[in-house]
Formats: sequence, structure tokens, C-alpha cells
Amino acid sequence: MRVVDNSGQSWFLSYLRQYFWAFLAAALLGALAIGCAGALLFASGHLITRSALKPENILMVYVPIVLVRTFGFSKAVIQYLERLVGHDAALRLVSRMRVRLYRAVEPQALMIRSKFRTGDLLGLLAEDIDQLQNIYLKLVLPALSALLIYAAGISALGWMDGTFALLMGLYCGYLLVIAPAISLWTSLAQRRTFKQERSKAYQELTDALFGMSDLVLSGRTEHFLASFAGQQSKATAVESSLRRREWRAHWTAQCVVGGGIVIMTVWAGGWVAQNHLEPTWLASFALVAFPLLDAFVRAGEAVVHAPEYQDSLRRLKESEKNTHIPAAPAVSPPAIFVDTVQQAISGTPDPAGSQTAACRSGHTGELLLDNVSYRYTDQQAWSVRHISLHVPQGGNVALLGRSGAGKSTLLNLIQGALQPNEGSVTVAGTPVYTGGAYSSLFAVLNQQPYLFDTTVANNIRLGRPDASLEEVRAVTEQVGLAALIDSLPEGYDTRMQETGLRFSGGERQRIALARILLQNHPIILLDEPTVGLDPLTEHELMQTIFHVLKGKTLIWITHHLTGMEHMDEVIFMEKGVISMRGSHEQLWQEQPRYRNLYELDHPLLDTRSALDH
Ligand SMILES: Nc1ncnc2c1ncn2[C@@H]1O[C@H](COP(=O)(O)OP(=O)(O)OP(=O)(O)O)[C@@H](O)[C@H]1O
Repeated sequence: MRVVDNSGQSWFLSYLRQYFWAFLAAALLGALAIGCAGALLFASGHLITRSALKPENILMVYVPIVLVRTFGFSKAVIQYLERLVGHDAALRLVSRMRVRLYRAVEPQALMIRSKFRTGDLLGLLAEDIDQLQNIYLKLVLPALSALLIYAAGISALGWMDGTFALLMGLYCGYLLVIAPAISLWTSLAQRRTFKQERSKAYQELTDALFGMSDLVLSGRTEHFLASFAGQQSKATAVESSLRRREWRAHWTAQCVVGGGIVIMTVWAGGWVAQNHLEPTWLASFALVAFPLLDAFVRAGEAVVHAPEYQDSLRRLKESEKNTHIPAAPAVSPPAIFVDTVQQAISGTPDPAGSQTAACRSGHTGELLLDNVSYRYTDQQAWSVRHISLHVPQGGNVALLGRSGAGKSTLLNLIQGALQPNEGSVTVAGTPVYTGGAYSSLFAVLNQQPYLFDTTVANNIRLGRPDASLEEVRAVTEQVGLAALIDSLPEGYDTRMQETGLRFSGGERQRIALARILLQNHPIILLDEPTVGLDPLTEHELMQTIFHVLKGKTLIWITHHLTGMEHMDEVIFMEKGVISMRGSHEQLWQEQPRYRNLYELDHPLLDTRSALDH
């Protein structure tokens, strides 16, 4: 696939250029619709006046009647066409934008939580693209149409009376340009504050949702509710003030429209008095001003919302920072990853599956870290410093250390989600850094595998969408879940309840392990998979893990020293560096601190005998 860097391209202009002709057509149709509305009232004014003069026969008002019908009908049709063309272009453009955003965000899936806050991500996906759709439909198109009708209207007046056209040009220019600019300028700071307050409130809410159990357990619910309510009322106060300001601006604009109509009537009256115009046209000139001035007011009011779009554009641009994005194909396909997951969930075979299998077969799991260091951009201190490690194919390494020692960072470096600032991480001689994209070298068993609300079989197939039911059964047997699944009401077709509540913690881990077996990747990263399990379940699960993953390269993050006898190397990390390393026997003999820790850990079961089975 061709790869280009789109990060420099603007989210707004590049799409405007792509759909320029469609938008121009929509703007012309919009201007024409406003023109028809004006002409309708113009003809109606004349018709009403002529009718009031009691025409002797219907033929005297026949032409105005036909014109009223024609303009009334044309206005509706042209307005419909304008919506059709404008919305068609905007929706096509938005679908391209979504693909572009998806392509920017999806490769960073592994480090998404470190790069975006959840609230920001939700905003990006849900709100910002919709906002951009509105830029075109509610800002660009009305503004262009209003400018076109402004030019046409003032030229028409200029043809009749140059001085008056100049006066009306300035008067309407106030509605179209000056009033919105003043409104925008005076409300800018307030709009920014509102946006910030609202995004803070979103952020607090998403944090609270994720940490709900911690909030409840620590008795901080009241505190959170009070702080959230405070945040909300601040945002509401700013919003009410903005609404009041908008109402005042709207009221002023309507007064200006009223003034415009009076000016037009007085001018037309003058022309009638000078016999330049028949009196029957007086009402027409008064009425024609209504739709035209109204279009200027609507375009001006849309401009005031420009800062909201600006914020969305900024966030979308940031989503692409430092990311190389594959070029969007001419016919934008649905996102491949979504398809794969959907196919996995629905159980239909994945045509890309064979490719994934081909990737898998070529790899060995020999892992080499050469003097690796990493520092997060917003941090002064190194999170990982000068780490060298060689794990041959099938080797086992345990990583231990206090919270914040750098274990997760090292794991992210190993699986290519982060790029080392210094040194290199390679598997079988090839650098692993993928820019955060999914790698077919690694499978991860973490603390809380997610189970989707679909059948048990589909949840296991998430490991390999094209796996047959026999293969699914085989791996389930290996992880010791076959009997349990057979006992379920609909066996493998039983639906998981939300987040897999039907299964215990240990059983959920076994389902995740079955997925890993289907994936058949050479290197398995165990990120504290037994946290929260009781000692007996923990012991049995580890026993199964070591048994079924025999021959694979294993990197195991753990807090316990249970089972260290079976590791080729045990590594202790402290403040990003290795503070102690060696085999269990070596450390036992040479390091009194290790002996102390090992004894302190009080294993409840003799893992050695269990693992030897
Ligand atoms: N996304 C991040 N941005 C900035 N700093 C980070 C980020 N993730 C981790 N750190 C910092 O890097 C250091 C190592 O953190 P890391 O999460 O790797 O430790 P850990 O040993 O895995 O801890 P735990 O066992 O609690 O998960 C810490 O000082 C942490 O504050």
C-alpha cells in the first residue's frame, strides 16, 4: 500500500478543495433559492397591490399570479437540490474524514491510553467530525450563498441607483461582516472558557466511570459528585451568559433588518414620488428585503460559531501528530480492523486470515534488547535506562519490581508500542517498533481480558477469525474449559453476558489463553494475569499457562516470587534500571536480599511440584 504523510494537510482546506465544485454548486443553488424567495415576495407584493386596485379582469394580474406560482415552486425545488448537493458532498467528505481519523488513531491502538485521554478520544471520534460536517453545511455554504446574493442584490440596485446601492451595500455589509466580527471578538474568551469547562467535565466523568469501584470503595463518591456538580454549574453559567449574548446580538440584527426594510420603503417611495416607479411596485421593494436581509443575518450568526470548529480542527490535527498515515484509497473502504473484529465477533471467515497465518509461520521468538532507554516526552526522568536482555526462542524471563519501576514501559518497548530513545529491540534480528500497530509476533495475556457480548466460540475466535469449531474446541480443551463450556445451555453458542460476567476471573483468563493459542504467536507477554485471583486459582492458572505455552518465548511481569525456579532468568527493576538479575539458583546463592524476598513471599503451594507435572 502507498504510504504518504498527511499530517501537514489541513483537515478543512484539503477536503474543501476535493469537493470544491460540489460546494460551489450547492452555494449557487443556495443563492438561487434565496433569490427565488426574494422574487416570490417581490411578485407577491405587486400582485397584492394590483389585486387591491380591483382589476377589471383576471388577465391584468395573470402574469404576477404565474410568477408567484413559478417562484414559489422553484424556491422549494431549488432549496431541495441545494440540500441534496450540499449534504451529499458533506457526507462523502465526512466519511473520508472518519477513515482518515481511524487510520491515524488505529495504528496507535497499543499506546492509545498514553497518548490520548479517554474523554479526548471520545470527543475526537464522536463530536469533532460532526462539528466539521457543520463547518461546511452551516458555515461555509450559507456564507457563500449570502455573499453571492449580496453581490447580485447590490449590483441590481446599482443598476437602478448607484448612491443608494452604495448605502445599502454598507448597511448589509454591517449585517454580514461587521456585526458577526464584533460578536465573535467579544465572545471569544467566553466561548473558549465554556469549551474548556465542558471538556474538563467530560474528563472527570470518564475518569469517574473507569474508576467507579475505587471511588465507591474509598468513600469519595460525595466528593466526586460535589466537584462534578461544581464543574457543571461553572460550565452552565458560562453557557447561559453566552446564550444571553447571542440573544442580544440576534435582537440587534433583527432591528437592523427592520431598519433596512424602512430604508428600502422610503427609497422606493421617493422613486414613486418622482414618477420613476409605478406605485404598485412599492410593496414589492419593501417585501423583497425580508428574505435577503434574513439570509445575511443567518450567515453572520453562523460565523460566530467558528471558534468551536477551530478547536475540533486542532484536536483532529493533533491526532495525526508524528503519525504516518496510509493514503486513503479512491473508494474509501470500511476500516479493515473493524471488519476483522466484526468478522471475529460474527464468526464469518476473514479473508486476511491466511495472510496473518503466513506472518506467523516465519517468526522465531528470539528477543534481543540492546542497551535500551526510554523517556516519556513529558517526563524529566528516564522510565527505562540501559536495559540489555537476550531471550532465546522458547526462553522464559520474569520481570519484577515495585510500582513505577518501569516494567510496563519495558513491555511496551518489547512489543513495539514504544520506540526506544536509545538502543534497539529486535526479534530474530528485525526491529520490533511498529508505531503502535498490531504485531503478529506478540500475544498478551493481561490482568483483565475483555469478553464481548457474543457467543463463547466467537470470543475465542477473536484470536483467529478463520478458526474452525474443531480448532476452537481443541484449544478450549487445552486450557481446561471444555467441560465447563459443554455444560452451558447452548455450549459454544452460549452468549457471554456483558463483560463476561457469566465466567469467573480464572475462567476469563483461560478464555483469553485459548485466544492466544489460536493466534500461535512466538512470544507471549504475561502482564500480571493472576492479579485478583485467589492463591489456588492463581496456582492452577499458572500451571496451565506454563504447560500449554511450552516452547514459546515468555516474558512474565509478576509481583510474586512463586514459580521463579522455572524461569531462565529473573530480573528485578528499580527506577527504570535493572537492580538484580540471574537465575533463581544463582540469586538464591549470591543475593541475601533475594532469599529474604523469596521467604517473605510465603508461597501457599509448592509450585515446583505442580509445575513439574
Ligand atoms: N504514559 C506515560 N506518560 C508519562 N509517564 C509515564 C507514562 N507511563 C508511565 N510513566 C512513568 O514511567 C515510570 C515507569 O512506569 P511503568 O508504568 O512502566 O511502571 P511499572 O513498573 O509498570 O508500574 P506498575 O507495576 O504500577 O504498572 C513511572 O515513573 C511512570 O510515572
